[in-house]
Amino acid sequence: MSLYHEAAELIDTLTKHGGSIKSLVFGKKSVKSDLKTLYALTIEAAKWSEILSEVIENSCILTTDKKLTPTLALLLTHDLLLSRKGIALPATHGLHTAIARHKARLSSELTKLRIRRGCPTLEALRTLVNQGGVTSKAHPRWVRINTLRTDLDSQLATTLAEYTRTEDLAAVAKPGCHEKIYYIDEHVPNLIALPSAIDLAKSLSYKKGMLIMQDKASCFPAYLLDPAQIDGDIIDACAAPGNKTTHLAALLAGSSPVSNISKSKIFACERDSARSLTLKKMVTLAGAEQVVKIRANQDFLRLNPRATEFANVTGLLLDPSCSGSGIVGRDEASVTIHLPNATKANDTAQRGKKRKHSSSEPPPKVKFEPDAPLEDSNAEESVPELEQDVQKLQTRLKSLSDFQLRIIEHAMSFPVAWRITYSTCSVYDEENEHVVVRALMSDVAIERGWRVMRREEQVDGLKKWHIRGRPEAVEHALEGADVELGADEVAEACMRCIKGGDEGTMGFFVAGFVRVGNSLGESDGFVKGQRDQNGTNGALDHREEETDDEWHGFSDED
Ligand SMILES: C[S@@+](CC[C@H](N)C(=O)[O-])C[C@H]1O[C@@H](n2cnc3c(N)ncnc32)[C@H](O)[C@@H]1O
Repeated sequence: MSLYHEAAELIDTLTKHGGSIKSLVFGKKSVKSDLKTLYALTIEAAKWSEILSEVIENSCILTTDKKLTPTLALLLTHDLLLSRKGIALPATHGLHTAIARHKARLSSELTKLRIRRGCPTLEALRTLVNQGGVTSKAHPRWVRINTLRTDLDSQLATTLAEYTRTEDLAAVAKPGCHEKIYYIDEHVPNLIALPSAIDLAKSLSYKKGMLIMQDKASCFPAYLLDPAQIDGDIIDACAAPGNKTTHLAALLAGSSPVSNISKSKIFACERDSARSLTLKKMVTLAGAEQVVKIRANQDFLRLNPRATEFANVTGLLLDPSCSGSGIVGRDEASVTIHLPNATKANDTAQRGKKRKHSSSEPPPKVKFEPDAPLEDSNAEESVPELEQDVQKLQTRLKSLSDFQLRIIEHAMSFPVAWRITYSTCSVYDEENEHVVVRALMSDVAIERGWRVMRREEQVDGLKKWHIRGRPEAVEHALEGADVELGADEVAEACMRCIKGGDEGTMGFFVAGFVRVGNSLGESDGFVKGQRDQNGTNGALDHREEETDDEWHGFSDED
């Protein structure tokens, strides 16, 4: 398989499921290409993808040349126009000839685009690309309506009275959009999106805790736990600053006022003292203090699952510390990838032509210089550091994922718990599908009958969510394991959100676990291990003897 086919496979995985280019490249086992070259090509093509997609669409080569897929066209155009070394294939190779015969058209479209963007030289365009200044998409501002204090209709009639509803999420995600428009989310109830330039932080509703700024992806865990349905108390294990805690409280209250929900409690644990103060403030502002019992400075791993006060804990929300690689704006090698549309002759070129005749909008004053191929020095310079970087990253991910696994295992040991959600704002398989599989294979999961919450068992809005986990990542975690797990079913049960993708979310991962013998029904052998499913181990027996709140079984050194 050629370098371009291997890179195309990676890009197709990334556009479908998200993830990190670095971990996908270096985590791949059967790669023929040199890893550093494959990484450099993929990351550079991804960075240039918005520009190159426009160039490819405007040159219409995909409508005339059926040999090229959109992904191959992106990669080959990158090397043809931007790489000092050109196409890394013999001139007679089919892919080489397929792209090289369009060189004049592609170069001309790149020049036109560069001028449209006001860049006098390719170097100037390159600087713009490296600074991330070419994007045609902004991250929407997601606002959760806090139903403990207000409701959607009241907010639409007051705070958003001058706003118009749009059915098009892309309209609110346009950079620089100041239009007073809002979009009502189709997956999570009581969630709206506004253009990012609109800041409601000064509004009275925000100051009174009626509106909470919370990314759509970050609303998935509490919604997936479905607290009103699990009939019992809940633990939010890693709670500060409290977005998911207050969301849980709102969902628990449902449509009734908070004073009516006396039956269930939410224990919110936070290990860090400064963050515990933020949590307290947020819970009070959101009007959730009656239902949320804050455990400030509390390490969740030191809670005794057998303590009397947790005897009625049926659900746990786990949102532990992670690499944060999915957070928008964080410097991580997961760039948004744009693929050219094979059927669309982009209208940008047409708009560009019209602009020439428009008296109100003069063309940008640019100095014309002939296009020369750009040196892909950026990629090459970073290569010597890459291995070290990757090693450091892998050590960090190992330590984070071990900690995340311990959080899940501890949650699985609460005696009457039967539903758990696990989430991260990470793009890495190691913290996501791998942790889920390791948790499913753990002693405590097998002994107590935990399995994944399947897609069809999830709340309606999330059943509909189309970006699911990565089957390859599940298979990778299962290699050499002495259990049978349906990789596709586990992947289908997991959900991913793609950082900077069309859905306007941060990079995020969430999965649910349920326990056999609960209201969802009996076990069907998602895990068919060799181990005795009825046995208990010493650790669990020991835990049964403990009675006080403080449990000393694990400690968290991370
Ligand atoms: C990703 S943040 C949680 C965000 C929060 N769920 C929200 O939605 O606002 C992780 C939090 O867990 C806390 N944490 C980490 N390890 C913990 C532990 N062992 N016990 C309790 N809290 C922990 C961290 O201090 C941090 O505040």
